[in-house]
Amino acid sequence: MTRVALIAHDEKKSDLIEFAQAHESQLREYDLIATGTTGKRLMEATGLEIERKESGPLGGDLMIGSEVAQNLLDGIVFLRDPLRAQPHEPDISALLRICDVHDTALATNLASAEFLIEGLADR
Ligand SMILES: O=C(CO)COP(=O)(O)O
Repeated sequence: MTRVALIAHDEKKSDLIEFAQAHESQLREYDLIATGTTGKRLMEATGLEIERKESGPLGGDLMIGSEVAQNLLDGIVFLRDPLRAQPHEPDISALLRICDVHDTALATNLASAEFLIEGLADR
């Protein structure tokens, strides 16, 4: 089963919700995980079932990074806020790094997220 992680910083959560709504029928076919608040907001706004990890600042990025390290994930959409510093920047960097280590598909903006979701559909 295709397994996908969805994450967004606060300023980007509405973008991710719109993205998930636009691709809801495709995403419904996948195992979905998310950081805590992102997962809560997505489930409120869509009919998707999502396994919620901790909130990002409390270790959620690291929990998702752990799945990447175990090669459990097929793709990650992580809409970061490029204009604000985050208190858990080291955790965010660790997640991005481990995606590169394991060659896991990672989209950090909407344009690349569209490619990622198309790519998953074609598999
Ligand atoms: O901070 C985050 C990713 O770095 C996201 O965490 P939340 O989904 O809990 O807001």
